Amino acid sequence: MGDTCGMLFYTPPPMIIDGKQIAAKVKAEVAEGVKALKAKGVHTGLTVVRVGEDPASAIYVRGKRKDCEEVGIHSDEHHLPATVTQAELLALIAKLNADPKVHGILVQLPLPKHVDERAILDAISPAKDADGFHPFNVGALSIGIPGVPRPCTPAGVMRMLEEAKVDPKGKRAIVIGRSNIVGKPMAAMLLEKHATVTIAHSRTQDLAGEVARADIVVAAIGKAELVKGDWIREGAVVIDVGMNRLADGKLVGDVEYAAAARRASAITPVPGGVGPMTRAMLLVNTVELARRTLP
Ligand SMILES: Nc1nc(=O)c2c([nH]1)NC[C@@H]1CN(c3ccc(C(=O)N[C@@H](CCC(=O)O)C(=O)O)cc3)C=[N+]21
Repeated sequence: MGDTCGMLFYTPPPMIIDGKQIAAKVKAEVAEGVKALKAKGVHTGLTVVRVGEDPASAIYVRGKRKDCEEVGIHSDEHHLPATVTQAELLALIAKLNADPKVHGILVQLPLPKHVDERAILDAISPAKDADGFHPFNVGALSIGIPGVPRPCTPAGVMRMLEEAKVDPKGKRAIVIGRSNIVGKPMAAMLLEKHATVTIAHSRTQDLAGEVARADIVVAAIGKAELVKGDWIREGAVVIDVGMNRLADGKLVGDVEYAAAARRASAITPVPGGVGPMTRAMLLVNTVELARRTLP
């Protein structure tokens, strides 16, 4: 221990927020909920609609159905050809909306270009909206109506913060990315927990400077390692929503992980971070939608 000077600036390694582990805990809770409903005669069911032959969608949907099986949720899949018309899709959704065995509906995105994605998502009954993407549920989040489904990725991030004992109250949080499925609902949820929230995006003037002020950084841009480790404030909590497949097949996040981990107090890995939590929260939404059908 000769280098006492170095020790003055020693920072402990960060807590790795393990998404797989927290997802396992969430799934055990869901399994309990599913069982309790079954005892009351309600068999929780999720229906996934998949369109076309996108290989990634096929893999994701298979994963979601396996998750359902693990927690006792009945899952169905409607696989339609890429040539399906908008009217046919809307007719299927109307049928699922009317089917009492279907508690949650998920239309796997992206949809083929000739289909109006917004019109499809709007057609899903808000009471069966497993993704929390319907405008009614988006509005409910925005004005704080409780008991409605919330977008799975930001809901998963909030659960990760809770498990890591990170209270956003009064902290500076920055959300990088402003998508309807992650960035905007993420900002709303952090605000609800009393963070001071900044939303940064591709036109933000000084991203490095904005990130450097933040106690909580949520990166949801979709560009491999765009957030540099040396932007991270000493002791900040870093949540990496990104999943970018490199040419060599490696999966990396939106944050330069190793360099960020040298400054962060807690950080999520990719893979094994937010991804598994997104999947787990879909199960939470589904069982909650089923519970809401009880008298
Ligand atoms: N209506 C709809 N809802 C969605 O929630 C939705 C969607 N459409 N379309 C596609 C995206 C993508 N998505 C993922 C969630 C978790 C992982 C996941 O668990 N990833 C693993 C890594 C898997 C790997 O190695 O490739 C992880 O991060 O550890 C991946 C992808 C949900 N999506």
